[in-house]
Amino acid sequence: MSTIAALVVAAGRGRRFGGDIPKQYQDLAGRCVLRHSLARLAADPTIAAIRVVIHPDDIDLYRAAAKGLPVLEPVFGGDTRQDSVRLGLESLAELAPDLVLVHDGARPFADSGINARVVAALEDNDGAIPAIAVADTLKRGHQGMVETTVDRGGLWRAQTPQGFRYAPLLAAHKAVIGHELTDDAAVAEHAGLRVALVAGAEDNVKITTAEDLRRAHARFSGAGYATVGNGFDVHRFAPGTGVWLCGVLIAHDQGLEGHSDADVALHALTDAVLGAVSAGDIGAHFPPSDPQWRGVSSDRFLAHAAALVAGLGGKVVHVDVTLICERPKVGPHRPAMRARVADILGLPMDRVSVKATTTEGLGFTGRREGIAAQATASVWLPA
Ligand SMILES: Nc1ccn([C@@H]2O[C@H](COP(=O)(O)OP(=O)(O)OP(=O)(O)O)[C@@H](O)[C@H]2O)c(=O)n1
Ligand SMILES: C[C@](O)(CO)[C@H](O)COP(=O)(O)O
Repeated sequence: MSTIAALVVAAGRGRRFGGDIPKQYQDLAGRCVLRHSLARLAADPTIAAIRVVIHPDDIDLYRAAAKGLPVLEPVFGGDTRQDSVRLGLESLAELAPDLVLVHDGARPFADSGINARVVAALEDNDGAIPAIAVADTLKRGHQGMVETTVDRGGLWRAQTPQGFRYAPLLAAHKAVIGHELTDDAAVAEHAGLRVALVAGAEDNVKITTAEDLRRAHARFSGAGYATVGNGFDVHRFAPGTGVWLCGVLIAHDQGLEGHSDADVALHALTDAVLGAVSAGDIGAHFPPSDPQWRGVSSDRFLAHAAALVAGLGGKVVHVDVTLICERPKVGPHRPAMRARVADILGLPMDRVSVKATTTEGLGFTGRREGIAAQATASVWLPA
């Protein structure tokens, strides 16, 4: 399976926008434009790494924008977008991803559907870009007067993220240093690479002017909507003296087997939160094959899922988890378990439900071979 890295360019000065803060750090419904862009990429489980190209003057603004999100250390850009992309691509050489999605940090509304369409088109092409067919009649003007009408047939408005096979795009960029190319498809064309067009989205706008930001704010003025996700997990018993459940260590005559701390309840809750925002599952974000997650506390997984929701401008409003096991008894530990989950999610405790049941001796739980957990998460998202 191809490794995919996202390269987000956010080193511009926003001259057409004006103002004292570059447009990618302007507030948009309580989070800056760049945070919206990064949070959407972070919620896409197919993206293995995210790197942002920033201006050195913006490092503090960037740290605030990226706080809590799973992104690599940033790199500094150049005088043009083209320079910034090339510098960003060069910084990914050690990671050497198979594919790279180059995305404008000033495009806060690209969704994982666009990413998926771009990546799918890379099966048979060197590059792929989201685009919208031109529907208006186009004019060439001069000094406020129409000079001529431009045939709009076959014309498209290019968007980002633009996807490419990493190595050919890096080589193409190195070959056009000094040119003034405004997107990466133009760079790829210079190298004779095949670039496919895939469906973009009208709302995948680039914040260029102050008016663009005003219109973007309007998207959040409407009511949001509720979503529900569900999760399920099982861990088998293993030799030990206790089990982690909902972030609480419960003394028991056995432990649970797992790559992390095997907290089956937090795993089910993590999947429920990820499911509520269609962000894949816990395995996609924390591959059990990755040694960095060996033995870690599973509260990190649930906190990561909650951070993705927050980055989308949403919030987890209620969770409910049911533990399915004969032993240990959950009841005595329920208050501590609810409090711990509430703490991880930043919720009042009355928004956290922890239940338990047996299977009357039936099945693997009845035979005390392991513990199962199922969970639901209710999430509010802005329209
Ligand atoms: N030297 C540059 C110029 C642009 N960009 C990024 O490329 C994206 C698209 O560029 P654009 O909308 O033109 O941003 P600015 O260059 O900041 O805008 P302007 O041309 O109005 O100054 C933005 O996310 C911008 O931050 C960049 O990383 N490095
Ligand atoms: C990359 C891009 O967003 C595709 O439409 C566009 O070319 C960026 O142009 P800008 O002048 O750097 O905003």
